[in-house]
Parts: sequence; structure tokens; C-alpha cells
Amino acid sequence: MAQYTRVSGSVGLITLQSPPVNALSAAVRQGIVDLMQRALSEPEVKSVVICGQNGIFCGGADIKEFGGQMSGPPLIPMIHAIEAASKPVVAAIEGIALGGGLELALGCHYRIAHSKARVGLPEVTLGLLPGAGGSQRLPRLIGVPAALDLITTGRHVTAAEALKFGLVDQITDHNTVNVAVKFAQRVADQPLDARRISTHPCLCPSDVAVLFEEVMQRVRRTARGAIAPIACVQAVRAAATLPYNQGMERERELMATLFTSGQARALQYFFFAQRAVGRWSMPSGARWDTSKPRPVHKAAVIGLGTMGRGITVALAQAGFSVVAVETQEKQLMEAKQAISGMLERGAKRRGVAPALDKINYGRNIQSVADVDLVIEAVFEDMALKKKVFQQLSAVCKPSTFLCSNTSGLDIDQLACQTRNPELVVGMHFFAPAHVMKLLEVVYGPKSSPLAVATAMQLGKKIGKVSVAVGNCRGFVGNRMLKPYLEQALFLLEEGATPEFVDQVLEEFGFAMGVFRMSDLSGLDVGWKVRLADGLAMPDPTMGQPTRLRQGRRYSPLGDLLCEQGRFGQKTGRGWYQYDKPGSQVAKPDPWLHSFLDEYRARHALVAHRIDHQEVLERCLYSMINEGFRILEDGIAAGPEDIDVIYVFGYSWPRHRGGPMFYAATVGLNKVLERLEHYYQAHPDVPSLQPCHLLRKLVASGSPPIQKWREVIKKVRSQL
Ligand SMILES: CC(C)(COP(=O)(O)OP(=O)(O)OC[C@H]1O[C@@H](n2cnc3c(N)ncnc32)[C@H](O)[C@@H]1OP(=O)(O)O)[C@@H](O)C(=O)NCCC(=O)NCCSC(=O)CC(=O)CCCCCCCCCCCCC(=O)O
Ligand SMILES: NC(=O)C1=CN([C@@H]2O[C@H](COP(=O)(O)OP(=O)(O)OC[C@H]3O[C@@H](n4cnc5c(N)ncnc54)[C@H](O)[C@@H]3O)[C@@H](O)[C@H]2O)C=CC1
Repeated sequence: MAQYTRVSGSVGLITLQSPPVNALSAAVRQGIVDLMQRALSEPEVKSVVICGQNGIFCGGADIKEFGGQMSGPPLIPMIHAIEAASKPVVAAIEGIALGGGLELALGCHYRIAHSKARVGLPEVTLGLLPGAGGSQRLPRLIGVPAALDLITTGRHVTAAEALKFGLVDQITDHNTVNVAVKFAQRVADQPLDARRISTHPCLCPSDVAVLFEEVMQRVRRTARGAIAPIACVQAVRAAATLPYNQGMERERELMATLFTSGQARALQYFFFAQRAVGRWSMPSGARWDTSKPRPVHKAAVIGLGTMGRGITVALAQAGFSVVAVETQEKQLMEAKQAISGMLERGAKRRGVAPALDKINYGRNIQSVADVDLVIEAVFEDMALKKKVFQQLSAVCKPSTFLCSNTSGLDIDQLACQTRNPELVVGMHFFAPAHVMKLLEVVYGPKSSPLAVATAMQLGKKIGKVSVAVGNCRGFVGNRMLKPYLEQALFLLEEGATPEFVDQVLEEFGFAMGVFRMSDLSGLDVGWKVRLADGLAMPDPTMGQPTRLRQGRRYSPLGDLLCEQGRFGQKTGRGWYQYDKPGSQVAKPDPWLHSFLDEYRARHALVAHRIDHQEVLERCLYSMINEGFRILEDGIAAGPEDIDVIYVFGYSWPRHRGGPMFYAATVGLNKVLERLEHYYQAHPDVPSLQPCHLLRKLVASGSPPIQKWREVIKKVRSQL
């Protein structure tokens, strides 16, 4: 909807009204069309101001409408009509002008923005391009290089930056609508021809062809298979090389391709999934909207290794006072230096002062007595963690929340060491903890809704996307990683090379294939866990490793590499070789290939030809199958939780929506059929056995992903 008022006698004020972000729904578009006609037909009205209610100009097209039949007046002619109007139209931009919202403002003759407003064309993040003239008007207004930057990244810019670009005409600290109304009165009689952006020539640098070539190469390199960034470059190239009308036609063609692509659907699903995870629930029925968090002012981090350092930086940067405890003197010194460096670099990037004074370092756990929340990040060793939780419980205030950054140990066992087990949760960060967006908040059987709500809120305050998950080995992310890694190893045993497996996964869109990823995180990490589990022991009777452990197929390949001191990048050797320890450039290693040949010969394994399809299906479908088990067990409340975890924590390509959305795209019956096929071929691999929920969903006609929760509920109620 939109509302019309006449202000100061001669200005028609059109206010967009569609909470929460004044998106351009069919009703809003209809309102704008009708009210523009009214303003133009009233002789007393000399100029028009368009603004949005509640201090928000416009969040763009209504993304919910994209999934269905579009109705109402189309955006492009609406914006053209505004630009062609005979009376000046001024956009009064408060809050945000994003996507179609900014395109609407670009159709206006003038733009006045509040100093705190942000503007941008984020369509690329939804798998689209600015398809309501934005790709053609923006380069004409601010030049090709700046337009390419904004349109291909989708980044939001501040009002100050927008003014520098010439994207807005004026910024104000006062009431933007009042300023815009006064402005509209001043320009009421001024000629409009020069204010119609579509009539401007496109501002191109002399080496524009080279620029497009460079940008296209960069975009292709970073897009990981996403098509929208490429279409965005093509659309801006059309603005630079074609007359406006032909450019608009090209924009329409490109938009039509994107609009109906699976990628746009995946990215739009993911937009809502990110917001859905904030509405968490626990099997007990506790929920985000009925569980109040307690404020946290002062926090502590125990253990300043890789993770503790990043967590300390994340907390300090968000303004929390932090007590940082490390028992080893040498580690403490190194950590202080590393944390100060991270804070200084971060502050420089953001143009603020480094939050060095927010942190108090110490070697004694007694120094955390008065904090509101502790995050433990000591070695992944249950006995050590239990001891630390006993100490914390004795030292801290009774109300202190005690959290563990464990990658997958039982939160309940830690809670049992404390006086107040209801205040214990997992806060599982991802490395590097001050950079990675994901936080798994893990509730055990004794965790209270208060503790979950507090950890979720803390995550939000430090800029994380937090997902509440249940307690099980590996939680959601690492539990699903296990069958994925396992399949990758089996594929090596059966004839594949690490290079081939990685190439297939990287072509799919992962930032790194599974073996390059293992080399980066360190092969020793998983080895220690397998040793602790009694899995990575050489067979005592044979004197050499066997391929069956604890009743199921097991690949000791990773253990054998670790026994040779090949821990990955840190030792300069792993699944690949590196020039020196710490180097990041992975090169194929002839030693590894001979090692694999010898291994296969020793175990009488005949290498067979493995193709792309087999690598993808075995790695991804086994992981997806585990995802369904996680849903069935109630460890994740819905598929969105899993998808958000995989995109933000494991570099799953966002334009494929996440593993569960991908399964829905491929077709659940196909996933089931292929799992059945592989399970038949490998009956000693239980992770390939299709789980009950997957079968149930297929039997229920493979409902759309938005309906899975209903089937999950039924399956769980029958357990
Ligand atoms: C706006 C934000 C920055 C606010 O952030 P924050 O305050 O943190 O709140 P949130 O929790 O994010 O959001 C609150 C609430 O609002 C919902 N919401 C937000 N934005 C939208 C929106 N645009 N639409 C719908 N709903 C929205 C959000 O989901 C939350 O609700 P909840 O999910 O219930 O919790 C932030 O929200 C944000 O960044 N929003 C997105 C902004 C954005 O990306 N805008 C761009 C939208 S795309 C666009 O504008 C494109 C166009 O306009 C072009 C359209 C052209 C159409 C032409 C079609 C041609 C098709 C050709 C096909 C031809 C086929 C053929 O030829 O046959
Ligand atoms: N490294 C990674 O990528 C990730 C690790 N994790 C988890 O985070 C935790 C920490 O892992 P990392 O930082 O990699 O380990 P790390 O080995 O780099 O650091 C652990 C630190 O804890 C210190 N420490 C040990 N006992 C202590 C005590 N009683 N009091 C104070 N400090 C103590 C050690 O001296 C060391 O500096 C583990 O539980 C791990 O599973 C979670 C996510 C990712």
C-alpha cells in the first residue's frame, strides 16, 4: 500500500506502507502508480516526494512474490513513468534503499538521503540482477567502474559513500522527509531533462574493454559456478555499449534467464533460511519467542590456541570485556601478540580504534570469578575439559553460563561436572573464529532455554549466524562431514586420486575439495579423535592396518599418512606436497600416488574408473543421508538449519542452497535410488543405507522442502 498527503500546499507526498521493509509488493506498486497519477493531475501540486513509513525507504521487490504468479503493475513501466513525469520527483531515503527500492529512487529526478541510510543493489545475492533498469541507470549516473563494483558484489554503501559516487544529491542529519519537501519546493520549476538518468550517456573510462575483461575474469574466478555475477557484468556491459532501450532489452533477457534459474530459487530459499534459523526451538517446546536471554557484559575465554584467540577477538571487537586465560606462559605471550595483531588489522580495515583495552590476560582460572559467560577452548580432550568445567563451576558466580567450543564432544558430560548444568551449552565456532560467520549453539538434555537464548543472542551481537542444534557426536556440521570424508577415502582406495576428487567437488562449487581442506585443517586433528575412539589402531594380529573396524568398512589411509608425519600444510606434506611447511600452494605428490598404488596392491584392491557422477553422488548423498538422520533424530529442527550450517561453516556453494535444498532440487526419489544402488554395492558402509525419513518423504510424494517439517513431526511422533 501507499499513502498520499499534500504537504506545504504544493508537494504531493507518497509514503510506501508495507512493513517491515516497505517491499514493493503488488499492492505497493499499485499504490505508487495510482498516487503518481493523482499527484500529476492535481494542478496545485508542483512536485512530488516519495518516502517510506517508519524510517525505511524500501527493501526492494517483495522476494516472497518471486516464487508465485506475479501480479499487479510491473516495476519497469512504473519507474519509467516516474522518470518521465512532468513534475520533479524527489526520493527521501531513510534507513535503506535496496534493490528495486534503489531502482525506484534512480527513476526519481533527485535523491536526498539521511546520513545513516544505506543503499545498494543486492540482487546478485538473490541470483538476479538489478532488472528494473538498475543495471542501465546506475552506470550512467556513477560511471562504469563504480557501478560494476556495486552490482557484482551487491554490497550496501553508506550515504556518505553514495554522495561521493554522485548516487545521491544531498545527505542530511535532520528529518529527511522535511528536507526533501523543502528541496522539492525549491526545484519545482526547474527543467527536468537533464535529471532523467536514462537519457544520460554512459560514463566509460577510455580502457573500458580492458576493464570489462578484467572484471569478468575476476568474477568468473570467484563465482564458484554462480551465474548471476556474470550476468551482472554482461548487463553493465550492455549499458556501456548500447543505447538505453537496447540495454534495457538486454537487461530483460538476462533477467529472464536468471529469474527462472534454479540458482535464483536456491539463493532466495537461502535468504529466508538465514532468517528462519533465528526462530529456534528445542524438542522440549522452548522457543526463541518465549525464552528471554540474560545480558552478558563480561566474558572469559579459556585456552588461547587457534580458536581461543579468534573467539577473544570476536568478543572484544563487539565491545565485550574479555578475560583471556592460557596456562602455558609461552602460548600466552604468543597469543597476546597474535590477538593484538588481529585486532589492529581489523580496526584498520574498519577505520576504528583497536579494542586492545577490552582484554585482560591471565594464567590463572581464578581471574574469571566475576564474568557472566565463559567459553572454554582447551584441547579436544574430554578428561581435560571435564577438569576445566569442574574448576569453572567452583570459581565462577552461580549464574555464569559455561560454554564449550568443543567440535563434537558430549555437552552433557561437561554439564554433569558443574553445579548448574542448565547453564551449560556448546558454542561451536569455526576457524578462523573472528572471521567465519557460523556458530552452532548446542543444547544438551539439561541446557535451559535461558542458556540457549543467551548464547544465541551473544552470537548475534558478535556478528555470527547462530544455529541452535541438539547434542550428539559432531553436532550437525561435523556429524555430516564424517560420511563425506569417509566416502572420499573409499574412492581413493577404489582408484581415484585426491586431485580428481577435489576437482569434482570444486567444480560443484566448494571453495576447497575435501583433501585440500584436510591438508589445511591438519590431518592430525581427525587422527587424534580416531585414536581416542580406538579406531586408528593398527591391527595387532596382522601387524598392518585392516579395512574393517568395529564391524564396518574403515579406511586407514589418513592414519597411515599421519604415521609418516604428513599432517598437511603445516608439515609441508599431506594429500598434496607443499614447497615448505605452512605454504598454501598444493601440488600433486608422486609419492602419494605410488603410496596409493602400493596400498591397493597390498589389500588386493583393483582400481576401477571412477567418474564425476560417482564422486559427487557418493560424497554428497552420503552426507545428505546423514542430514536426514539428523532431522529424524531431532538434532536439527528443520532443513534450513542444516543448509545454513553448511553454507556458512563448510563453504557449500550458496547458489545451490545447502545440502538439503540440493537434495530437494535433485529429487528425493533420485537421491534414494542412488543411495540404494551404492549401499547394495557397499553393504559394509552403513552411511549409504537410506534412512527412514528419506524413505518416508519419498513415500509421501517428495513434498517441497517447506513442508518437510510436517513429515518430520509425524516420523518423530512414531518413534
Ligand atoms: C532490508 C534488510 C537490510 C533488513 O535487515 P534486518 O533489519 O536485519 O531485518 P531482516 O530480519 O533481514 O528482515 C526483516 C523481515 O523482512 C523480510 N524482508 C526483508 N526484505 C524483504 C524483501 N525484499 N522482500 C520480502 N521480505 C523481506 C525478511 O524476510 C524478514 O522477515 P522474516 O523472514 O519473516 O523474518 C534485509 O532484510 C535485506 O537485506 N533484505 C533484502 C533486500 C534485498 O535483497 N532487496 C532486493 C530484492 S530483489 C529486487 O529488488 C529486484 C527487483 O526489484 C527487480 C525486480 C524486477 C522484476 C522484474 C521481473 C522480471 C522477471 C522476468 C521473468 C520473465 C520470465 C519470462 O520472460 O517469461
Ligand atoms: N582448530 C579448529 O579448527 C577448531 C577447533 N575447535 C575446538 O576448539 C578447541 C580448541 O582447539 P584449538 O584452538 O584448535 O586448540 P589449540 O591446541 O590450538 O589450543 C588449545 C589451547 O588451550 C590451552 N590449554 C590447555 N589446557 C588449558 C587449561 N587448563 N587452561 C587454559 N588453557 C589451556 C593450550 O595451552 C592451548 O594453547 C577444541 O575443543 C577443538 O576441538 C572447534 C572448531 C574448530
